[in-house]
Amino acid sequence: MGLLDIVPSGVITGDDVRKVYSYASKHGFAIPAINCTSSSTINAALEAARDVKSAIIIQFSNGGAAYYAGKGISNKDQQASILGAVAGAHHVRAVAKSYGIPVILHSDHCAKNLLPWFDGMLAADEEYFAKHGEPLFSSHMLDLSEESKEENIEICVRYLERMAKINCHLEMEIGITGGEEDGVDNSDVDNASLYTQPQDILDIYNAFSKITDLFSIAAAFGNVHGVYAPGNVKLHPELLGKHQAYVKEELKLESDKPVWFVFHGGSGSTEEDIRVAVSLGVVKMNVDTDTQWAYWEGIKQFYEAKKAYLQGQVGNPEGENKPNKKFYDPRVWVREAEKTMVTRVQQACKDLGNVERL
Ligand SMILES: O=C(CO)COP(=O)(O)O
Ligand SMILES: O=C[C@H](O)COP(=O)(O)O
Ligand SMILES: [Zn+2]
Ligand SMILES: [Zn+2]
Repeated sequence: MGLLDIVPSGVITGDDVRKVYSYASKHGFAIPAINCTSSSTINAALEAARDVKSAIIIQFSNGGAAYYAGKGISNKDQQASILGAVAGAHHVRAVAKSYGIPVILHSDHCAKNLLPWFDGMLAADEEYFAKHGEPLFSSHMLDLSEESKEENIEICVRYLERMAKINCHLEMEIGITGGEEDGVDNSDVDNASLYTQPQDILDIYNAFSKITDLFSIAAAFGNVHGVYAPGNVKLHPELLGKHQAYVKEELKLESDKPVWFVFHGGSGSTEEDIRVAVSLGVVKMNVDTDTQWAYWEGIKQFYEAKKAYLQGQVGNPEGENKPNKKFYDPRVWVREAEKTMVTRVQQACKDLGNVERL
């Protein structure tokens, strides 16, 4: 039995998301969530997952969504980020089924000052639900980790009540992800806030599970966005095991892994840290920086290999009147970027055990 025996291909929502995360947790694997900023990067992520025969998560950051809409559009009042997220979601919905894999459609970090972005996406979900009986997106992330725990939980609960009505999943963050996100530099936050405490997880679990089980927690265990010099990041994925045990014991639950965890800052992480995190209930791992690099690397390699064909429209080593159109056509060099991105997404799938799961 595999994923396609329990959910359909294409974008999945509600109970199907529940089934996929339960299945992943039970079978000890996780699904990569790839930050996408264009139809090209979305297609590369889908192609990669199809070819390793598993599911994928496509997500848009606030800036990524604005970029999708077009840098020429003003982002006043989050208009470009809302428009781009909706446009990207429709692109994913239009093509996902053709790849024959389950796809979770998600939006990334949303801090308090970006709540108008969240409101805009949620309005689009509600509108889509009224027509189709499901939300446009499978899930969204709220990142109120910079606020107090009480305020974080209170705002999340308010949104979760609204999201539960349309079967939309919520990912929340507690403890701070280091490095940079949405241009906010968290590289010098104090060390303790990079590691979430078991009581925080219990408080969230208690408050959220009264409303729905369609939620996941990005608990900080030293995670950092971006890739830095080796040894710079100290991950403690074993903390996730403490959280699971604490929730199980306090609430007298059957399951050893009652919580669905999300691993932020997947780029540059060791296979061993990823393996431990997944064994302790991580069902989703975000990857952005490494797939950005992979995309660029394809172009870099192409340029280096074909440099003499890329200096003018006409004239190359084969003759001064030879045309170079088939080298500078974006479909040629952007495709090279897609191919190297596909390889990196497949590496993430392998690290997470997300292969041959259909
Ligand atoms: O967590 C992420 C997006 O939310 C991705 O982090 P990286 O860029 O470190 O892979
Ligand atoms: O927050 C982390 C993600 O890598 C998003 O990055 P971004 O805001 O540069 O798109
Ligand atoms: Zn954060
Ligand atoms: Zn993140």
